[in-house]
Amino acid sequence: MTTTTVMSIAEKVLERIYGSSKSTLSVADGEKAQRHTHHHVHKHSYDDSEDDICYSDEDESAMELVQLGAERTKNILILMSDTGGGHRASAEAIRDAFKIQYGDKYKIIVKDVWKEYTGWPLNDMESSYKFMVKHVQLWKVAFHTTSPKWVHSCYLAAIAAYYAKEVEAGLMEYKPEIIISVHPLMQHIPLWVLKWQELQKRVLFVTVITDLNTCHPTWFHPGVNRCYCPSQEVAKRALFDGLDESQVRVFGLPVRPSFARAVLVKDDLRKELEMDQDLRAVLLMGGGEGMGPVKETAKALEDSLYDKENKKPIGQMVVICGRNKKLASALEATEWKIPVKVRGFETQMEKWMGACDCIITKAGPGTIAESLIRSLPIILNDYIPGQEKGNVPYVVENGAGVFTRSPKETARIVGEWFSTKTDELEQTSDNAGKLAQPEAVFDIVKDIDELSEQRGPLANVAYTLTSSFASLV
Ligand SMILES: CCCCCCCC/C=C\CCCCCCCC(=O)OC[C@H](CO[C@@H]1O[C@H](CO)[C@H](O)[C@H](O)[C@H]1O)OC(=O)CCCCCCC/C=C\CCCCCCCC
Ligand SMILES: O=c1ccn([C@@H]2O[C@H](COP(=O)(O)OP(=O)(O)O)[C@@H](O)[C@H]2O)c(=O)[nH]1
Repeated sequence: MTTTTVMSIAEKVLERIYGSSKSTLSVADGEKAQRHTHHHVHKHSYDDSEDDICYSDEDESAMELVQLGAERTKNILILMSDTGGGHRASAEAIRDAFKIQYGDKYKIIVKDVWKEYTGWPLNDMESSYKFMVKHVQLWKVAFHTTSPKWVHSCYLAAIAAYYAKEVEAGLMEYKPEIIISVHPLMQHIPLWVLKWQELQKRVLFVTVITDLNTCHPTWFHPGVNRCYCPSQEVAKRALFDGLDESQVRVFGLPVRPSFARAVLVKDDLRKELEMDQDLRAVLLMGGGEGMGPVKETAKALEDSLYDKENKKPIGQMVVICGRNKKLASALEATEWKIPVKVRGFETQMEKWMGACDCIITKAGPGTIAESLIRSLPIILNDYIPGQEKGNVPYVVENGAGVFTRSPKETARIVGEWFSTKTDELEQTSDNAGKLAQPEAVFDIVKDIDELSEQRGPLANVAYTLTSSFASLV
């Protein structure tokens, strides 16, 4: 891809937005489209410092607005997509932590702006993603071939050419003073829109990465105010990909406060969830979509947790199928020799995890982080190539669990943990607990609040100053 080609894509984007081809562009790569257009109805001059802003006449009236509205609730827009369950879980975690920490100071909106405002393929990423991860080689190729910056920049610039205006309208509806992206494909287009609207210095834009290790490079956008990395490994990648140390913070993966702050007693939970009070329990799941070898593993566990000699169970099983309804009905229709609970999409995961003694799951980062908070030994039985591959060594090398793709082997390990190897179960549980970062989500929201405070009340008038934005509403 040559600079000229990227330029023509970027020009097309500007044409879509401003309906003019007179824009003069200086483009080093797809990320760096500089806007030097005649479209400056409300022009403000800034120097390089974020805090030092030089005001024009128009800004004086804005300053009055600032004084009037200094205590106004600030809008936070969290951009997410239901590609898997992890992005929504992290978005909700951040929303809940803001509520707990700051009450009504912020109004938080969690949205898939792509879905609501754009067209194919952006409005249907869920099914495209589901299709690709089902045909796992396809995902692997898509993940790796789109990793180089020039490749994904071109794709995203091409998409922006069609949808930037729609994304702009989406952002405008919510007039955010702060935008938080918890999805790898939601940095570029909104940041371009902010840049063209000269709102980049007024609207705070942060990324919260929800992958623990081998994440896709689209997560790392140098134009963000902060990039919250869940681990040192991800932070290293961010720095390597051009982010500055001042942009990067490492607090951990944001997990819903109901996990972090709740005091849960196993016996009480088992009573509430109508589980057996005495038998050890294994939780079996496959992310928000119920992916991986769940059915085969459930059958194998039935055998390994049943003592044939004494004709009694040595353990019980909870299977959470997420949004996989087919899986749930197949398992519900099965007769089991051991106590089994089959559930669909559960909203109180912390309770089910709190009631169990170990977990079997694909290597989803959200499920892993939550399990660590509940000190659950983890058996990883699958991973999505690319972004989830690195989660396996993260768990295994830290002694928080094991990896095996074989349902029989999985069932054998659980059988031993529940009978002859209870010490190993306890040790693995201790190791898991040591990796837990329950406060991560609170550290993230505190940092965002501090950043927002540093900007002062001027950020409150971001959308009263920009005529082109305002004309969209
Ligand atoms: C031989 C050449 C072939 C070239 C093929 C390229 C085709 C491009 C098609 C698709 C793009 C694929 C994008 C890959 C990068 C995505 C970055 C990434 O890591 O995304 C992850 C998320 C899912 O989140 C993860 O979920 C996990 C659990 O399931 C886990 O929770 C993890 O923590 C999460 O990170 O993936 C997506 O959201 C993918 C959405 C797929 C969109 C498909 C769109 C339809 C096709 C065409 C549009 C192409 C535009 C995409 C722009 C690509 C830029 C990289
Ligand atoms: O019935 C369910 C199944 C899953 N989850 C949550 O969905 C997220 C799954 O995220 P993960 O990153 O593990 O995998 P993904 O679904 O994104 O593949 C975790 O927070 C789970 O607790 C949930 O709330 N209810």
